[in-house]
Amino acid sequence: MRVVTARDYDQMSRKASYIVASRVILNPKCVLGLATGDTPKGLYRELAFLFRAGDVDFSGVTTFNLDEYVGLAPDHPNSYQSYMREHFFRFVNVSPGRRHIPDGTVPDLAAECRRYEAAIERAGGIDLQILGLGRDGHIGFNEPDVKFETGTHVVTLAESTLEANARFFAHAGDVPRSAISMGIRTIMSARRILLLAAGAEKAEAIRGAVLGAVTPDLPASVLQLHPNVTVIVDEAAARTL
Ligand SMILES: N[C@@H]1[C@@H](O)[C@H](O)[C@@H](COP(=O)(O)O)O[C@@H]1O
Repeated sequence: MRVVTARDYDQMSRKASYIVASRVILNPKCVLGLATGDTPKGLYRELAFLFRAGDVDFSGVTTFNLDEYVGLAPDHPNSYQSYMREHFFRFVNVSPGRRHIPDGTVPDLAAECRRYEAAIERAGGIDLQILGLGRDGHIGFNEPDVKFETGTHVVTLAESTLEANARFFAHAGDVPRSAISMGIRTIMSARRILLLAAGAEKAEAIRGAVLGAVTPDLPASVLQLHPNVTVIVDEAAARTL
């Protein structure tokens, strides 16, 4: 694991954007794994900036998002489809046919999980997976107690995640209680991983992820077993390292 410290959130976002942009420059047909939440918004903003400057071209890139809520239609304002449109896709030229996000509205969710795994495999696997970090150490929606060997699956969200994500919804009770998420096996199959964390409320989880024992109790700790992980943390999140 390489740990890079940034002064603050904006610098973390810029450093991350250079890493992602360099992958796309070196391999214009690369496959990116994308994350949602507040953390990667700055990264997407910086990538849009590099795109506008003509420094990076996403026309050949394929993307797979980590997760999606069960039951939210793609045009629901809180769906990760909407998030990706609002924060990234409307600013850059990723071809609509090459954007992938699990569909949490289909009746057969297990079949959707299998379809998603197969699509990642058909695309040749993920070159660079971007990850945020839950306060409880979750990655994607892989909550504590996850089985490391699972692929894309349906997850029940932890109470702490429901509380943390309530800020995005009009009413706390509106947060869907389940989601489709890439599993730890899917994430660990990516050739490179870029984990971002900013703010004091991530410091404990970052400490566990980087220095703690590898345990399903803190899902991000599994990243210690991956051969190519870069962690970018701002000073507040790096406080306990
Ligand atoms: N499924 C997402 C995760 O992918 C994200 O990393 C986490 C942290 O979010 P934030 O970046 O807003 O702190 O929230 C959600 O649970």
